Amino acid sequence: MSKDFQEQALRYHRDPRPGKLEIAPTKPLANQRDLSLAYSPGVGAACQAILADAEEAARLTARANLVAVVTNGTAVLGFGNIGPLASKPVMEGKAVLFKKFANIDVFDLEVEEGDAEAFISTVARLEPTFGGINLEDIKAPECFVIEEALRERMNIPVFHDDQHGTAIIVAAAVTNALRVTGKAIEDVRLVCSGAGAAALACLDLLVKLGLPREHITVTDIDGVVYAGRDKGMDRWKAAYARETDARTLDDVIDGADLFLGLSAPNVLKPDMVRRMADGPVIMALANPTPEILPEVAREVRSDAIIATGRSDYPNQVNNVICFPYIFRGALDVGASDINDAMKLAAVEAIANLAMDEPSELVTKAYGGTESRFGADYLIPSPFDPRLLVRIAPAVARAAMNSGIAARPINDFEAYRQQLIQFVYKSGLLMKPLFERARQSPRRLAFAEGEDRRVLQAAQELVDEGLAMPVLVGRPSVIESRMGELGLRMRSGQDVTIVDVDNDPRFREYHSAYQAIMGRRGVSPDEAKAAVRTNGTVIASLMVRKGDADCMICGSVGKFRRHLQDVNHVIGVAPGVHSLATITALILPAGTFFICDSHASIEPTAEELVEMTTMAADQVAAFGMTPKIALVSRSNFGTMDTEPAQRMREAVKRLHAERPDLEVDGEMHADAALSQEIRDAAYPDSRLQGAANLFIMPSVDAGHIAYSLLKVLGGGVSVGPILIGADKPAHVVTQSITVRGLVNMSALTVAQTAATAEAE
Ligand SMILES: NC(=O)C1=CN([C@@H]2O[C@H](COP(=O)(O)OP(=O)(O)OC[C@H]3O[C@@H](n4cnc5c(N)ncnc54)[C@H](OP(=O)(O)O)[C@@H]3O)[C@@H](O)[C@H]2O)C=CC1
Ligand SMILES: CC(=O)C(=O)O
Ligand SMILES: [Mg+2]
Repeated sequence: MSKDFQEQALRYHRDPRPGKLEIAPTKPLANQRDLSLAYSPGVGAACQAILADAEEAARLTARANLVAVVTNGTAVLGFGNIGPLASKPVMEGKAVLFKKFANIDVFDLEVEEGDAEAFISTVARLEPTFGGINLEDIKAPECFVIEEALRERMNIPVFHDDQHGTAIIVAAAVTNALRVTGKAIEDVRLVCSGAGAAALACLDLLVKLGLPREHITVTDIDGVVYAGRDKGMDRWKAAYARETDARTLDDVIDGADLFLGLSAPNVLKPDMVRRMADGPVIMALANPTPEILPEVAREVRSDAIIATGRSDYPNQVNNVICFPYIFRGALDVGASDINDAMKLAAVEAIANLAMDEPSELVTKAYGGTESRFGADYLIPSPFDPRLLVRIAPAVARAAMNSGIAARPINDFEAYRQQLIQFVYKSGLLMKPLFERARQSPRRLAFAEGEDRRVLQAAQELVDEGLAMPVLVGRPSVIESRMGELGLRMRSGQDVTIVDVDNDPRFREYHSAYQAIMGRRGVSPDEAKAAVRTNGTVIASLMVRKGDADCMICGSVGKFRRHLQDVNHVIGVAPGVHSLATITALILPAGTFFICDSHASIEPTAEELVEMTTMAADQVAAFGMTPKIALVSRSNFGTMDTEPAQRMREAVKRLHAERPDLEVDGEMHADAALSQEIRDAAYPDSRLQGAANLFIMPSVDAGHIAYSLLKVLGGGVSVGPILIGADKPAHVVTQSITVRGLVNMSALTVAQTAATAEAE
């Protein structure tokens, strides 16, 4: 970890308030009445209901969705026994991952207790509080005793993440690695470095999947685990002891098909890798430094399939791909345990998700080829939005089939839809676009390269490998602001500065601009001045001439002026009549899109049809199915105003021209959101459920709806996203934040990469 990254990590944890999570009420507490319902006397009714029927706790309290992440701090990541207090950032980290990926609430509990028995009785007493227990970073062999005893004593799922979360993801990755190499699990020879919590649980699960125990050789800090060894042995290790004279990892690695590392940094040497079997699989999973770095292994064996626990290499084998989702499935059916059937269901769901041909929507969202199954894509990325939707139902079903579900699910399709809703409610919307951008960063020109927010966003883009920023502005101003802001990117290496006062390409740009604008009342002198002073004109010309791949403007100055410049220089795509925008609003109630809040003043019926189809494509690019409502003051013909007629006409044309789209109108906005309200007015609508894309009759209506929702809804917005331009260009608004710029940049780069691939 570089010093700079360490500082960033500390700042992330410290500001704007210490730590990574808080507790938030889920019920109104605004007045006396709320208070008397929430607390005394109303709370008494809830207590008595639970007293009469314990199952009521799942309906009247947060218990059924509440997990304890419990540790004693004895095996924290690869740091070892650093104690409970120093482990708290990791436990808060697990808590926020539970929340973010699976909407599970967590209390992190760091317990000062080294004695296994005392720890067991402390945790066992917590059963009334929690729906599940996630044991974390407890060292072997105590972790085995602790988990076994708690599973026995408690009637809720108890799951040691480092054992089983790791085992599940390792088993999925091994299953798929063998699919790639064509080897059968019965023939695999495995050498394992590490004989702790994670390693032994992985081996147990691989044996359940068919790997012969006699094909496994385990090594630990004292070398090979052999029959008759005394030093550092316990009964769990002894289960893998081999009759052998070999004593070191170096002695046993020859001809191994699979190396599993869950131990310590750099224990696997290049010379050992050289002696492994053909097509060796190397899972070097110690965190944060693996048993061997992928580039070192690759140097000696080009035929190796390599995985690590880290996010900066392909094939991240990390238990984050498992624990949020296995608990989601278990909690949703009120499972009393997480048993083998549930673990195997999770293995299969993860392995198959990577194998699956991505759906059309997901391919669009990820932009094409990168998520194809193969040696560098054995398991899904931790940000794959499908993980929740695939793993949780598989686990829930397995719990039901094994008879340990107190609250079985009747309608799995409805459950799946509920999970999909959550994925798109949680801000996961941008994730596929970030992944896509990271895979093929492009030259992204910023028209306002001197703007402080642009500079901070550029630094983030460089740090994250999302884009190669091109900053239009005065180099001296940019450099001095970078210094003031403490930014580290280097001009000429990480970013390119286009000097507005002196760039050799401007002569050529000037003629190009004059040719475009000559008949629009712009004189040659005015054209020359524009190319020297107007960053949006310069950035647009760069994209048009291929000197940049895409652009963003608008952080300073009026939106319409920027839009006009982009319209003149870049123009509309073939067959498109006018530019429009779509804005995504990520609200607690879900993700919704508004079209058009910024560009198209009063679209004609023809423009509405065009906007709707382009907006539907953009929604699909986020991996969502567009469900479209043309909204109006009129509800299915109740009014005959001019805007109502335009919307009606557009719907008629859309039904004729694009029968594949789920679109209807004209309708009230509440009817668009509620099937019930819609059915009361017009039960035959083509729209089913709630709309997520709202086509507006005018920019006024669009902008008002957007700004009201943004403020009152407490959401974040992404956009405006320009649709219909001939090249990837976006005009942001003056109020944009650094985060907003980074989001728009990822979107622009992802769009550019996807377009280039399609061509
Ligand atoms: N990628 C992922 O998802 C996960 C990764 N891990 C990583 O796996 C590692 C182990 O974690 P965990 O099982 O929880 O911890 P444990 O403390 O339970 O086990 C550690 C094991 O590694 C062995 N070991 C330590 N140093 C060496 C060495 N130099 N050579 C060979 N073996 C060694 C220990 O040997 P001995 O028994 O002799 O003490 C012990 O068997 C950590 O780096 C952790 O970050 C863990 C969970 C998930
Ligand atoms: C990933 C994890 O749980 C660990 O390294 O301990
Ligand atoms: Mg852990």
